[in-house]
Amino acid sequence: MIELQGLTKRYGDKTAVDHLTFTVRPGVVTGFLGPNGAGKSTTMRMMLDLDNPTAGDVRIDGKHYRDLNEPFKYIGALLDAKAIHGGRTAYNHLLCLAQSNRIPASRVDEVLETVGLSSVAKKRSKGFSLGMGQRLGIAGALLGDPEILMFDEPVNGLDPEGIHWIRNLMKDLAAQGRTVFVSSHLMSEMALTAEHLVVIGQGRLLADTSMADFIATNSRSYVRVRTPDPERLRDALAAAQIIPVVTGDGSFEIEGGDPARIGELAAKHQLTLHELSPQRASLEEAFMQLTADSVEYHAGGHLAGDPAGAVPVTDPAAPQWGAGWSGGKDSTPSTGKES
Ligand SMILES: Nc1ncnc2c1ncn2[C@@H]1O[C@H](COP(=O)(O)OP(=O)(O)OP(=O)(O)O)[C@@H](O)[C@H]1O
Repeated sequence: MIELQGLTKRYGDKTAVDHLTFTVRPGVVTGFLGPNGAGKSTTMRMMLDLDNPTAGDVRIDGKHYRDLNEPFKYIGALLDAKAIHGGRTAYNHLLCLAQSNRIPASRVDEVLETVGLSSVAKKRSKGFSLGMGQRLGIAGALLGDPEILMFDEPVNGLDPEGIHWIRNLMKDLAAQGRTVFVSSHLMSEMALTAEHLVVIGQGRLLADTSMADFIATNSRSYVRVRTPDPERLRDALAAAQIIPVVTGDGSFEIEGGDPARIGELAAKHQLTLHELSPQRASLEEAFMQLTADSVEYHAGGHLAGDPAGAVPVTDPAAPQWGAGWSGGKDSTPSTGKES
């Protein structure tokens, strides 16, 4: 378990992390979500005692990180600290970590196997692809067999196979009863991975909720209807106590409507329909709406609240890999724990 109490970090005038209080519990993947610059990495660094808080406190299983006897055995992390020595082989990199943390060398082969790098164990990591580097960083995090794991944007820049692998690994680790805390700036990724969500914007806590509640609250569903005879459709709907919202392009949106019922109603009144489609606002859109006021740098165009941003219903979680994957940071892998 990780407990944050009033955690705050200021850099001069800039408040990067602003009185964060929340708890990361074991047995589930907790997603740590926020737009670029929200303070995720800074928070994670303070959790690992790599940065000093200006105020507040982080406890790992009730203790400060610095008071943990063998921290590697409590908490493993994949951060963004570019600290892997590229001249070392994967095996030697992990062996150095193991030796400096009093972990048996036999564990190196185990974690290489877990992350699928056994066949390249004797290769220097500077020749590794981004995905292999991420796997090596994750192997480092797993080395001490810790109960708590922390991953900062672990899927950034990975191909679909790598993303799928990391997602399943995180879920498996949580299913083993471990505490898994993973940051992302993409709601669509979290929707597929996390059971619990902590959302921050400009360092402040915006939401601390189960994924199921977030979906229930934010995935507005409605039916879009278009007809060449809107007056008659409106009357027919009104007679059935259905009040549509008329949009700018003349189509109707019926909040929580049942497409079958609306289609049958139209047929009964011999009304021609040009569209009858169930829609669901995407979770990505809900996230953007939640954080709209706290995004540091806006691109042109609208951020949220625009019905045009809704997506047709295919999958409630609306995974949109590739779309919008912007890789906001250099993902050079590291455990961030090398001395
Ligand atoms: N060493 C530093 N000195 C000054 N400002 C900093 C420092 N580190 C971070 N910041 C600022 O603190 C804020 C939070 O940064 P942080 O990297 O924690 O955000 P993030 O949520 O991890 O974002 P990203 O997804 O872009 O990495 C940003 O405005 C950043 O510019």
